[in-house]
Amino acid sequence: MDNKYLAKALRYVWQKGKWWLFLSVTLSVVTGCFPFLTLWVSKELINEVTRFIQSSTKEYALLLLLLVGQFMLSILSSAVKNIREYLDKKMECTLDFDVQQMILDKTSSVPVMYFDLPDYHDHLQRISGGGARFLSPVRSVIDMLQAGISLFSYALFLIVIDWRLVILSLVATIPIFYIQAKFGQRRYRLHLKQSPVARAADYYKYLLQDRKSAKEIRLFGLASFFRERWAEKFMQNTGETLRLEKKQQGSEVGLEAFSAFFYMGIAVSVIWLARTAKMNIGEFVAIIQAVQGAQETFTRISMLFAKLYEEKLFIKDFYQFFEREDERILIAAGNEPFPSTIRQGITFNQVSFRYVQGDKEVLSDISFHIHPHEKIAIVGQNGSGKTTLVKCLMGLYPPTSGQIKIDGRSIADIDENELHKNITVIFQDFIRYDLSVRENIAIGNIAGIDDLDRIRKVAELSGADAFIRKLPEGYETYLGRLLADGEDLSGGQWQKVALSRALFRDSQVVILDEPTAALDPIAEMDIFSKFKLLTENKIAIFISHRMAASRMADRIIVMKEGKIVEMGTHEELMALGQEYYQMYQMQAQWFSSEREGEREAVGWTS
Ligand SMILES: Nc1ncnc2c1ncn2[C@@H]1O[C@H](COP(=O)(O)OP(=O)(O)OP(=O)(O)O)[C@@H](O)[C@H]1O
Repeated sequence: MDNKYLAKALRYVWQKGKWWLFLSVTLSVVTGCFPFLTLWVSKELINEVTRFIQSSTKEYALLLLLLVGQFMLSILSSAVKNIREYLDKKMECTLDFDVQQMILDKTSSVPVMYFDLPDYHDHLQRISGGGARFLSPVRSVIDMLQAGISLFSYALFLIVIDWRLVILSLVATIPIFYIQAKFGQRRYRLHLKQSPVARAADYYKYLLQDRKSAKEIRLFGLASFFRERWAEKFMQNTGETLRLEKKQQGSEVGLEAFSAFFYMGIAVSVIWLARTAKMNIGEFVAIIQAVQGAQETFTRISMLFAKLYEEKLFIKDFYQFFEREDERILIAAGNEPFPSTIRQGITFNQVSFRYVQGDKEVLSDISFHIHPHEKIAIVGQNGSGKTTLVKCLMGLYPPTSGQIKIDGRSIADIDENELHKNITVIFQDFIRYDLSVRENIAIGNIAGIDDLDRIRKVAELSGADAFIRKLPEGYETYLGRLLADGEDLSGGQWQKVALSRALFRDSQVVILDEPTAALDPIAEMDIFSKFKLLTENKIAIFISHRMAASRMADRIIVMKEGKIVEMGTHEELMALGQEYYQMYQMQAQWFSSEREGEREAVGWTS
């Protein structure tokens, strides 16, 4: 099963870097032969030096040749090593870019509902590691090939002397192999277990480092509170990692003693062989080196196997992230077009909705119809389900039961891009991008990023143009301070930018989910009346806690605990004297007679 993913990774690396794989394998085969050549040259060299010292002959041509050979081998071996390191780094960068791109493609296209699942975030955290982690198992396989060739050449050398030397050298490394594999598995399991804790530690660290939280951290004196939380999570993971490391190192001490014991046995056997068989000093040294080399290489292969095991699990986890499908989150991929002009309207038919991890219905049996060009206000207490209703209409969260239709066509059947092109929402937590003002408005329709005339026009309509003109570089002024020394806007100014963004999109349905909350009541009323004019030929839905604004709507929907409790015009609902009436009256009291001017401006009449 894991091998299936490893084969997939190998195919992928082959696809991305045929030359890298070819050169890497070739250089590994060459490197694999070096130990044998080095062994042979040093054996001949020692014999030649002995002969040169012991005899009176001045014949040193062969000696020089062998010295040059040894020199060339060490130069060649270091050159091959450095070339491989460079090639690996290059390939790592290529994969890094590609793998990160794959992850970004996935994270920007999964259903929004995935972001509500902690398990999704844990998985994402586990697979982050870039190209290096992806290349690593492929490297391990190639390194194993190289070690295999070296081992084969050592074994060949020893078999010629005595086959039992090969068996003895290999037996000593079997326990090492076992321990490495066992701890590789444990390390990976620990890594799986630790990712939620690591994510929590990252979150506390982020709060202590981010610009947005910097103010509150200081004002509420939260630095040590969050530092302690971060330290607790950090130390929890570090403690577990160190405990496992201690166990592994402890086991390895015992094993090394076992290997050393075997090595002693081998040394005794070689000395015995040297006494019985006729052996010169060069051969004796070469056998010792070959035994040691075979043992080291076999230990290396064991470690590579254990490493590969761990890496295979990573690769499996990586691919499973892309195959991830939560049966609770199955969004039908519709392919029908959005009506070019809405003629019948939008219908909610017995729509109920429950969040994946939630235990109660957030929307319950919602039914209503919006006519073309109608202006709808949705009001209701916090948590009554207003935003959720909008998210369902946008197709971001499919209803648990019931249907939402546009001109009789279920939104589940409409192509997602078409849907988002024709329905624009500005949510209360809209993003304040660290981009220029022009770009911040053009976000509404990125294809028109260079259409400054239209950008200016929508900014005039939303009332943003007046303050944008006063900025140091007008529409090109950079907003934010993360990437450059830009300008800061007030909350209300940001909301005007967001409103411009909605108008710039020019879709058939425009929804404002309280993006005007930071505006003063007069500015908000001004925007709503403009908004009504601007959306004359569109369906407009606005959610606002300011009851006076809802008066401008053709119809008001009152929500309570996930249900529609009242629906009608301002006058009808006031006459009803229930939920809406109470909410309206309660807010009216906030406008004291001392603020009569404001009261009049926002149109309060009880
Ligand atoms: N992603 C989510 N996962 C689980 N529950 C959620 C999620 N988002 C909202 N809820 C819950 O759904 C309920 C309705 O939330 P919603 O945001 O729709 O209310 P709202 O009427 O827009 O509130 P407000 O006026 O405060 O903006 C709340 O109880 C909230 O806790």
